[in-house]
Amino acid sequence: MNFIKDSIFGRPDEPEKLKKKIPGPGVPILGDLPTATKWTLANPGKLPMHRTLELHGQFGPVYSFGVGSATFVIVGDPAMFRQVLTHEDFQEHINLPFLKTFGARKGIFMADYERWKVHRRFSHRILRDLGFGKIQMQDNILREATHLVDDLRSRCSEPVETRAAMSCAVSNVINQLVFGKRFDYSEPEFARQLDSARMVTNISLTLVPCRAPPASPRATPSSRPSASARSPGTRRSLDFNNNEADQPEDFITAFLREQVHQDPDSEHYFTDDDLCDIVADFFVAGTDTTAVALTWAALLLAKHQDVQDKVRAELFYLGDTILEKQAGLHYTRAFWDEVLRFCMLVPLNMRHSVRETSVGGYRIPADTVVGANAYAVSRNAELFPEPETFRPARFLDAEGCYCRSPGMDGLVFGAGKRGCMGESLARMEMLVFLASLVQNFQLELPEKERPRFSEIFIGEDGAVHQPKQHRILFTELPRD
Ligand code: HEM
Repeated sequence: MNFIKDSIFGRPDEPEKLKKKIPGPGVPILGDLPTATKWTLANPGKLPMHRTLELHGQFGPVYSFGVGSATFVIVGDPAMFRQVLTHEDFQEHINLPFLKTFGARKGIFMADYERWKVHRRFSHRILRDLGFGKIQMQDNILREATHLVDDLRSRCSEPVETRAAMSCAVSNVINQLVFGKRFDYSEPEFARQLDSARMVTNISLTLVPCRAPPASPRATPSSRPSASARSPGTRRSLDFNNNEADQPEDFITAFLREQVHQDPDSEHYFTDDDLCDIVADFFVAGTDTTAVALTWAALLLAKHQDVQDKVRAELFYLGDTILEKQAGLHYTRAFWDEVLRFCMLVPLNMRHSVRETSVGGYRIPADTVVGANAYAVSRNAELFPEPETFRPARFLDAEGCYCRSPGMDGLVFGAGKRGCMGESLARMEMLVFLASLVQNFQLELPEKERPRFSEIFIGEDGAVHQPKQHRILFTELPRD
């Protein structure tokens, strides 16, 4: 057994090192707070993720620090990074006592193991039935891309805040899946929903539409117990005798169907709170991430006009056939890999040790938060020479064909059982929305923004690394 474990995860840990304390910054009792504050004051404009590189340089690939009663271990070596993502001992996301106090243990991302298992399996099945990640999803995305282009076209005369436009488009793809409808970009309720999605931490308390799920378009009076019989609110009755139950039209309806099949007298994982938290997870995990990826992409295209020309040359004449042709889009695929590596949307992937274990030869007690440092891997010069240079061609071979780098494994979407559930959808959206931008517009940085480029680019701290607020000029391309 040990032989198999060692051959997968490397040499057994050296017993002497296992006894050693993990090195790291900070002082007794106050932990890392004073050292982190000092660093922040000395490095204005830099982000905590930049500090992690300095700390790896100082303490090695594994370092540790305390904040309050919690201990954090950060792992920045590529092999150890993948070990944390894929090993059974780390198959929970961050699990801190204050999160439990706020009840943030339902849904998928933060759920306890048993609940997570049920929710992930159920959600996976329903999303697949709804066309998630499949070519049929393309229609939804293409339709939304048309709305995005119309919106940008109506504002061509002035620079546009890209992030807001991307959020509307991406969020509507999730709205279609979850609620079975899209919102007009100018609807006040939609603006409120987008604001809520940004308030990641108290998302399940504020995401209004999921506290009052909209009625299904096929809602009819029912002869059997209905969702409305057990849960108050604005919900109308749903007919659960319907033979089309195998083909849900949206996630909420599918969940409510499952809910009425549960025994009301025994504990189950299909409560209204579970529904709210799963839906919140889809919005938080699926909206900001993809919208920010597109915002970075637009910014980099505006900055690197030569790259924009090459992407446009590949995508311009493809029209709506983009997803069918994607295997042959060598430069575009290389471009996306480089955008995602360069910008590192989720710089630290926070996991949690479910039992005592070890990483890099150090003992990790049970219940330790372990951060798989994707940012450090993305800046590893052995995997990605000159890592601070934005160069899509690093993912092309001598013939100009796309070649995936093993360094990208798990880097952007995580890996293992807890890997991202939305990767295929996100990749589709990124490709289709990008194509709609370069097929219709020339993207440029307005004069006013040019001197700010490095400031915009350093970006802002948060669960998702995003560029500082900026505007881009979208000039409509002539149609021949
Ligand atoms: C560019 C876009 C996206 C990025 C960069 C991204 C990244 C990630 C990462 C790094 C994780 C943690 C994985 C791990 O721990 O190994 C994650 C988890 C997750 N993502 Fe995404 N994601 C994106 C889009 C989406 C979309 C569109 C959805 C759709 C609904 C989604 C749903 C989820 C869910 C539900 C989880 C939790 C999985 C679990 O705990 O089992 N993500 N994502």
